[in-house]
Amino acid sequence: MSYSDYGDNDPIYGDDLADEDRESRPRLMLMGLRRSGKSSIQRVVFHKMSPTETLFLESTSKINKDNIHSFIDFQVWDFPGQMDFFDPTFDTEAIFGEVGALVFVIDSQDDYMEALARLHSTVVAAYRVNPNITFEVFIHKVDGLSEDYKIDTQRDIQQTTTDELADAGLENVQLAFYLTSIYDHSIFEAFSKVIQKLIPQLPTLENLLNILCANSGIEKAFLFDVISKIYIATDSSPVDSQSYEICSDMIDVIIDISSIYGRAAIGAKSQAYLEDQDGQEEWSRPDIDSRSDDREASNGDNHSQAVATGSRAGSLSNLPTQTGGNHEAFSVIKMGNGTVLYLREVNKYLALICLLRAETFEKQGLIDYNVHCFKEAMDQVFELKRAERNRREMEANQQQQLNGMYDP
Ligand SMILES: Nc1nc2c(ncn2[C@@H]2O[C@H](COP(=O)(O)OP(=O)(O)OP(=O)(O)O)[C@@H](O)[C@H]2O)c(=O)[nH]1
Repeated sequence: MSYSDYGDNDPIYGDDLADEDRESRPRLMLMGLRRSGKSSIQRVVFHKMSPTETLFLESTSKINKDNIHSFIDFQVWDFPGQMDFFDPTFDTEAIFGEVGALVFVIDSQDDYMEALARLHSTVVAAYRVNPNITFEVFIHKVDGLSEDYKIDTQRDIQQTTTDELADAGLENVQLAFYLTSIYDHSIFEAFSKVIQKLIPQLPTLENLLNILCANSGIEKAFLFDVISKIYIATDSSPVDSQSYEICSDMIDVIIDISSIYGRAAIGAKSQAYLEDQDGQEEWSRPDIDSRSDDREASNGDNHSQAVATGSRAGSLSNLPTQTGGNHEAFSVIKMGNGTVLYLREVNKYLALICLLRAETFEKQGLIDYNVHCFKEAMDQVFELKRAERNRREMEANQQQQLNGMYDP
């Protein structure tokens, strides 16, 4: 299942606005030397390919454009490794002119000197055309490296790149560096940070999450894009990878349960208890309480589709919207260490996942109410965006009419 399977019916912008969005959607480019792992990253993050399947990917021979229909619509362009910017047929103006983010992938298991030279020439060429691009460097395939070696490699790559750019008079170019691998959560976490920079409403979303956490005793809250497991915003307390990983795993658990038990399970309250014994995490008693109001309508096509296309194909998203759009799916997981994971669907793309103490969760009514207010505030943020678009459209139409007036 690809992102494109989300369909075009955008719950936030509405159909028209979603279409309009698509024309101006941000572009994200994946560049780097051959076999550095660009296509693998794109397939694993956006198409749910399992990492081992990427071993059989063929080399990319032309630019592969992937339209991602999600909370924000954007395009991912996967470039062939052998692309030559100095080739006269390579139109740098057209390619870099509208880019939001440029992700440069470096294979850390290989000798990376050639990759650094290519990174330098790419940044110089792209920055000259479009100084607003954000440059993101993925030091990739770190699964094969020891912890010490990872840190040393990152330091070396970072130092060499910034020194060379400074020598070229480009000391103001901002580059962010990430250690990534498709074999763990690091690639999703890195992509989350890249995508967040493309979301204009990010400060507002962060602020809303801060208010929610402060008023509900929540320790950490993530707003997840359900299918990609990219988090598009979090509150401003520091993100530790473990919190991200456990929240991201919760999405898998809920989707897998929904594939087994069908829509009733996902439209309803589900509870599971995670026992942590001898350092071993183990799922026990996944007790699905199927008391959803839309249970009657819940045994339809979606379930069979989810089962037919594999467990990963199920999503929180399209289920409740099919039954009146009440977006009420939620789930609670209590862990042996006294932490509670609380998931609530925000709309067909997004889910809010919070980490909190079991004592705090005793006031579940308060938390439910605050989350409800949070969802309403989110709707308002995007309603404002829609109003602003309408206003701009109306002004443009008026201007067009004025331009067409007869001037004697
Ligand atoms: N160990 C490890 N291998 C990876 C990782 N990511 C990708 N690979 C492997 O790297 C190889 C090349 O990956 P591709 O995605 O085809 O590389 P590419 O950059 O798209 O290559 P071109 O299309 O030739 O430009 C594949 O065998 C992948 O399985 C990773 O995180 N860790």
